[in-house]
Amino acid sequence: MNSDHIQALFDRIAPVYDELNHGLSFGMHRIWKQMTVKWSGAKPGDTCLDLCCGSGDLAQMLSEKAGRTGQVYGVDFSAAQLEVARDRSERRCIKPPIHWIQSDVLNLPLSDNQFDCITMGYGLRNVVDILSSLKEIHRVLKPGSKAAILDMHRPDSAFVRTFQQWYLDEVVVPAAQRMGFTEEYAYIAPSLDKFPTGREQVRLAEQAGFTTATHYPIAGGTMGVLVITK
Ligand SMILES: C/C(=C\Cc1cc(O)c2ccccc2c1O)CCC[C@H](C)CCC[C@H](C)CCCC(C)C
Ligand SMILES: C[S@@+](CC[C@H](N)C(=O)[O-])C[C@H]1O[C@@H](n2cnc3c(N)ncnc32)[C@H](O)[C@@H]1O
Repeated sequence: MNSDHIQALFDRIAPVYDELNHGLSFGMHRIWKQMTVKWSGAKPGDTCLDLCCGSGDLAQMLSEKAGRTGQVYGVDFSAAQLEVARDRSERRCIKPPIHWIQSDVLNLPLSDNQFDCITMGYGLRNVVDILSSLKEIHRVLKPGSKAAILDMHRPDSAFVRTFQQWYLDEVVVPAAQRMGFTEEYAYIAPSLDKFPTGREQVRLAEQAGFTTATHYPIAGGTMGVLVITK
């Protein structure tokens, strides 16, 4: 799938995205996102960036950490996802307001060395060029600061892998089918097969110029967080 197809896919599923994520992960996606925010090192007063922000969960969690003296930016190329993110944050009266930017994360309209911390949730697997994405994160991050990148993975354990594939085929795709989004959710499994392993992601991060890179498998290896320091 090219970038336009990915953008159109996330535009289409925007109305059901939050409900499906919550139901299919039994609410656990919020725990994995909280771990990601913690590992990004976000603290009061920080200027924070959430890439591939979608409906804005991670950006909202960052704003709780950054507080009134901090600033949070959320970037996504899907206008429909950003609309959900903007509505949700306005309804919650988040202060100061989050800056929502519609852009490709491979070409950010942001300055070099601007951010104290960066998060990305379920975005890296969907970008068309992972190394370029990591280089762009490196460019906008301040020296010494961290990015934490959460995504779904194929687990090492054959047993958990079989369970994951069963869950995708028998629970995720049928649930999406009932809402008219079969192909959109059937895309997850092949995207997992193409996604670099944690060890490969560490090597790519080093190639992008990061001084430290560690990958933490979570949820039995079905999820993982890459933590990188500029
Ligand atoms: C956070 C979730 C999904 C994000 C998501 C990512 C994508 O790339 C998509 C692409 C296309 C359409 C939709 C998405 C998308 O929603 C929700 C997680 C749902 C998972 C399928 C839940 C998997 C649960 C594990 C099998 C649980 C195993 C835990 C256990 C400890 C072994
Ligand atoms: C699976 S959603 C994740 C949303 C949110 N981070 C979350 O954790 O719920 C992936 C998001 O990445 C966005 N995305 C994918 N590739 C992108 C790119 N190259 N530039 C900007 N956004 C992108 C999609 O529009 C979509 O909203």
